[in-house]
Amino acid sequence: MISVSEALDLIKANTSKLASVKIPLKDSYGYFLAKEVLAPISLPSFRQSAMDGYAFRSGEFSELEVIGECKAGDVLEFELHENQAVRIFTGARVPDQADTVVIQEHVSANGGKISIQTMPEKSANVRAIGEQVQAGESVLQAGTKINESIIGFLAGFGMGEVFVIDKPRITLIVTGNELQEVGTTLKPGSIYESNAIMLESALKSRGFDSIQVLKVEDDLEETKKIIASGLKSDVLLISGGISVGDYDFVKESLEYNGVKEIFYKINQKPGKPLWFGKRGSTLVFALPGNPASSLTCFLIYALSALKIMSGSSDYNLDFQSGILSHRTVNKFEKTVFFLGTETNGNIHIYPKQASSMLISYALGNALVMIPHDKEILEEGETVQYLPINRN
Ligand SMILES: Nc1nc2c(c(=O)[nH]1)N[C@H]1C(S)=C(S)[C@@H](COP(=O)(O)OP(=O)(O)OC[C@H]3O[C@@H](n4cnc5c(N)ncnc54)[C@H](O)[C@@H]3O)O[C@H]1N2
Ligand code: MOO
Repeated sequence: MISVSEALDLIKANTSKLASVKIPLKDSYGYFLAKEVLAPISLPSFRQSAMDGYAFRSGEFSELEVIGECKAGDVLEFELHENQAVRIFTGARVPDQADTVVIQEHVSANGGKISIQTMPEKSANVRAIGEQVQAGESVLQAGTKINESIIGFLAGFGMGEVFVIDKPRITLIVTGNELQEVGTTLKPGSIYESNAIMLESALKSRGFDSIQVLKVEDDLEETKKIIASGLKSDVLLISGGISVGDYDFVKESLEYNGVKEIFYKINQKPGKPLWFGKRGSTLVFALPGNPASSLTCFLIYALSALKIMSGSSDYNLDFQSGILSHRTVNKFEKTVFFLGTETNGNIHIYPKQASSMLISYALGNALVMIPHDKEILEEGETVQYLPINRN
């Protein structure tokens, strides 16, 4: 069995960035820029008044005649002679002959004349062409994650579309005869299906919206067929049926469909029987069916691959250090992921830890990783944890 770090290394080595695509700017939140952005125009692209007031030529005396008006959106030129000014408003194009704007609070106006009480410096209150960005300037690097500020900034250039790294199309297959939809009456021997709904939410909350969910009973032929259809996606996630029981058909069906195994089984708990493989550029994660095992394998392994495919350079797990508030035992001789809470750097681990249970996942905010060779951990020891369920 391989270790956690060997599994992560194999996933990284077998995962590549997807192709670049042009998408509408309004839909680009959370994508990664595929190319450096060069400013297509200068910002501002014309001289703008920064204030409501009067535009004039610097060097004038303080008594000026107002010969016209410029509001935002107007394109007006005025022949400005000595002692003349133009009424102007914030955002309006400053007529070519004017170089300075005095704010109206510094002026007393009387009919068609103004008297400037506080003379501004030359160029005051005029936004120069390109003072934010010059046309052709490099403004954002390839690989930048698009957020709301970047969307606003790019909209300022009039860019309706943007080149990004595509996001993976994902198929999620859930296996098991015993699984019943939430909201139905539970039949004897059945359980409610929780992995699809959980993993779909985990994907969507991280911006992976292209998800097809398929369900299959424990039947070899049906499993082969549904996997064949799921392999059309960029990433196939399968829940359950990957262990060694007589009704676990996933491994055989993946092999039948020509998916090459890269690894099977990791020396960890929960999540030992994770299977990872590849056909063409499609990645396959066959996650163990136990709910805590499925979620752990998703968070530690599948998510790293999804981030790499989307163009993120920030795909390494964000482990933090915390201090154990009580003694803890790892009797498994495996890397163990325990659920707990982290408060001000102190870690409390919950008593109920099992692959089949989600209670501690639901209550916790930290996935604590205990190394395979660490049996006893004393109160006060430093442990590594992954923040979870934080937003
Ligand atoms: N003889 C052995 N048996 C098992 C081994 C082993 O090494 N030798 N490994 C155990 C470990 S560890 C795990 S983890 C599980 C993995 O089993 P599968 O991936 O084949 O999953 P299933 O058998 O289909 O289901 C396991 C468990 O989880 C429940 N389940 C499945 N899917 C869902 C779902 N969508 N929502 C909620 N619950 C689900 C299912 O009812 C089972 O209770 O194998 C061990 N066995
Ligand atoms: O590895 Mo399993 O996920 O421990 O129950």
